[in-house]
Amino acid sequence: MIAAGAKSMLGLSIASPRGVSDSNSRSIGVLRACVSMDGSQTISHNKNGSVPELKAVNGHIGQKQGPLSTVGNSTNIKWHECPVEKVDRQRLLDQKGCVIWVTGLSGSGKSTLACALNQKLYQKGKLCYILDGDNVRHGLNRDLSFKAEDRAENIRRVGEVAKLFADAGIICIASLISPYRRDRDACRALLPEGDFVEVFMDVSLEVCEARDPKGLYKLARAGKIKGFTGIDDPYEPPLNCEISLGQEGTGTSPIEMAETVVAYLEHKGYLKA
Ligand SMILES: Nc1ncnc2c1ncn2[C@@H]1O[C@H](COP(=O)(O)OS(=O)(=O)O)[C@@H](OP(=O)(O)O)[C@H]1O
Ligand SMILES: Nc1ncnc2c1ncn2[C@@H]1O[C@H](COP(=O)(O)OP(=O)(O)O)[C@@H](O)[C@H]1O
Repeated sequence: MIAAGAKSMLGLSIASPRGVSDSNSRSIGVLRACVSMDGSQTISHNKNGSVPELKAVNGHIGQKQGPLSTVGNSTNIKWHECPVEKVDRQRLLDQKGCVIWVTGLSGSGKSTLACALNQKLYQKGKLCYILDGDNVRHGLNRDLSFKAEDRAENIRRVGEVAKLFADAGIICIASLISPYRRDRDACRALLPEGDFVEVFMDVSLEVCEARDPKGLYKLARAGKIKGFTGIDDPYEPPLNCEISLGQEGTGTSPIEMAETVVAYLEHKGYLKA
């Protein structure tokens, strides 16, 4: 039986099943809770294995652990562990959380690939979320410009948010120009080995400029936008990305590109828990 205190910490308010006497093991809806004599608690899987285990941390659910830390300007902070972990969420979703980081010039097809990939994975029953540079700049990053340090902060924030999505068990597709190698590498370093998949839209400036769907290259060439990537601001292509798309001889339609990424994820085991 779950102790009243633990129940309230969990936000559980589940009536005891009728006809079940107190014991060390009790069914609660679909969950099976087991509490040992010392009060430490586990909840085991259903027979079909679909329900993640509830585990106690040092015998207490939601206990704060570890020493006080200073991180950046945040002093006296403490990491708060939760017994439901990434592995449990992944089991629930039958996939592995990761970050697909799509980089390339404006007009190279980042957003189009992100959407096609999202659709393909959705059709396979996989949960994705897109963090698109343009979109994130409408809210979270609306305070940032396109000067180098603001682009760096843009990438840092999106990298941190993407890490949270991956921790949630979600396949997070981050689609940003992210022109600086150092900023992309810093995002990679936030994640466990393998969980950051860098996808380079290897499409030439000439092709991007010819597409110019928003008319931005035209404005940049006319000097009406300053510091436009590829025109008067740098773009550093990846040196060791996991996937490079867009070269001649490879499938270059958005669907073919999305299929290449899906095949990679399948091969690396990200599409099952
Ligand atoms: N100066 C300059 N340089 C490049 N791009 C510019 C600029 N000003 C506005 N835009 C528009 O902003 C979109 C890119 O935003 P990002 O957040 O992806 O850029 S960055 O990663 O911070 O470099 C980019 O969208 P995409 O075309 O989808 O890449 C442009 O529409
Ligand atoms: N694989 C592709 N082949 C041909 N055209 C494409 C492809 N992907 C995108 N496009 C077109 O290129 C333009 C820019 O695509 P978009 O996804 O908005 O690029 P980005 O997000 O990198 O700025 C759009 O008009 C889009 O229809």
